[in-house]
Amino acid sequence: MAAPTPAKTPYQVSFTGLILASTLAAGVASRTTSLDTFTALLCTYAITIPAWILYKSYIYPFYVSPLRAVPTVPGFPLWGQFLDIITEEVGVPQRRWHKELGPVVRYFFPLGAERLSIADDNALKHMMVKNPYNFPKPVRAKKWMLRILGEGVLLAEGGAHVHQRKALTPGFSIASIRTLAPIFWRKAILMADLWEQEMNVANVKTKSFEVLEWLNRTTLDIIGEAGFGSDINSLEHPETPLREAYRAVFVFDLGSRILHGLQAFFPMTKYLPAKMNRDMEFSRQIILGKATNIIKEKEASVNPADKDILSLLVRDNMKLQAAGEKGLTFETMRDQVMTFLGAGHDTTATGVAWTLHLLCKHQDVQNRLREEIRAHYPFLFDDATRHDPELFKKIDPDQLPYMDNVCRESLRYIPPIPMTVRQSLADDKLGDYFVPGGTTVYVLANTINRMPEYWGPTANTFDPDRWDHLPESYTTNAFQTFLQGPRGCIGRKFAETEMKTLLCSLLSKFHFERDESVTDPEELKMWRLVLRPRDGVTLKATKI
Ligand code: HEM
Repeated sequence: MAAPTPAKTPYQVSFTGLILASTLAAGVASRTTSLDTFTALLCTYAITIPAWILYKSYIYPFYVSPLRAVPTVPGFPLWGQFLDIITEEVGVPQRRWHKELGPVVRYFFPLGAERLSIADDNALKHMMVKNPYNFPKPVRAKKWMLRILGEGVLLAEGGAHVHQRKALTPGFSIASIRTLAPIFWRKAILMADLWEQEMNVANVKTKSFEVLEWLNRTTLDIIGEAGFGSDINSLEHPETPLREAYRAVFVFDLGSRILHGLQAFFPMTKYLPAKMNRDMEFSRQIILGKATNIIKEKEASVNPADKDILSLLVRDNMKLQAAGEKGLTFETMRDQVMTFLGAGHDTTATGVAWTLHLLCKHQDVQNRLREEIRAHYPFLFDDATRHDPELFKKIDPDQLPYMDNVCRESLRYIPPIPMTVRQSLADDKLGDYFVPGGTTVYVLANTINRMPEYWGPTANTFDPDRWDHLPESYTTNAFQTFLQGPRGCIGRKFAETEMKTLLCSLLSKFHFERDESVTDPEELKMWRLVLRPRDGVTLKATKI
């Protein structure tokens, strides 16, 4: 379905419009004066292009724009705040700007391109909960994601989104996640077993592991089995093509990063014979192929006993179609599989990796959390009982209050998805400000999650206990890790249960410390959809 087109912000002149008008004017000039066509063109461009730049980057933002009432970051809009944005961690400059200017701020990308960052409670509620369909994702921001994630529920808009979200919601209910929990346990225990095997082979009790890659494989296997009933088994076969495909998507070399940025503005650059384009195409083909096979197999043999999310969806869809209703097409189902594969593994893996890193830095928190796990589930600490599937059925990691605090705090402190971007379709109001259709608006979890205005003076400290005594100023919108409202993360409960299960399995088997031979991963945060450490998270694990 074609994405709805946002209204253009008023009194803007596009570059194409300018060139067309200037060329026309040059044509008229060359016929009515003694100037030849080339000189007429040159003279016209020499006047109109600088005039256009002046208008775009000075007159429009300060004297014409309907957004000029919004508190604006000081600086010259010709280049705007772009340098701060590309050189600092995503969301960090905005923390400063909100502190100085308030909860709604305007800043600029080059050539006076206006951007809003909103952290105002009412504005967030309006945009995310009350009127989310007036704020779809901008088409340019979706371009590269579409290649890897398909047009599933994450990237669908308007009516298509409502329809898909309704069809998917039962698969993510608390009851549904409970039935999937044994899969989480099996994979979480397997990951710890594989580490132990590596230690036994090397005859050591302490070993360094790059945990992000391990966690990515574990969560990929979990989403494969819990989501689609498909055993990907990248834990035991790290070279499996699907894992290779996601590894290639997140390559961080400089060339790929530049091209990735360029593609948002110049989509044709996706055809350049560059490494990133080759990687993306290679990954897309593998992910698309896997998703197609999964759907074909599922549709061919849907079993009423299967509990995975896709089986629920396929069965419901068949019922709908049998009753003469529209249901979801094959392509839409395939794109959901692509979406869940992508959105559902890297995010949680990154969240757990950052949590383990924070537990290394805060040994007191690690020890306290381990003792809570021991008190509730002592059998996890005993090799003779640790693998008993009957015992897993009794576990509900939601019953561990400190675990809940640690996970929430880690996800607040370093949100795996640090920001999202939207573009208003029609005129609207955010907080106290009028916002014309076509305005680009950012919601930065990595800013809002750390604002003292919501969290108090310790906003920048990792403190799981804060969740037991939240300040008066806290609101649900202060925590944007999963966003809020109808476009918030549908997999939140899935992710939280998965995170807790992984932590129970790992902390009952190993003690973790920072590997001081590697740079602190917090100093190497990189953003490409997910806020991850550039070189992963290497930690020292010691058998308990
Ligand atoms: C810690 C782990 C996770 C985090 C931090 C996270 C965060 C988010 C965020 C911020 C969004 C909104 C993105 C946007 O609109 O720009 C989102 C959407 C979504 N997430 Fe998650 N997510 C996590 C895990 C998962 C898992 C495990 C699944 C699936 C099993 C999942 C599936 C989705 C889907 C399908 C959407 C699109 C929802 C919609 O637009 O209706 N996520 N997630």
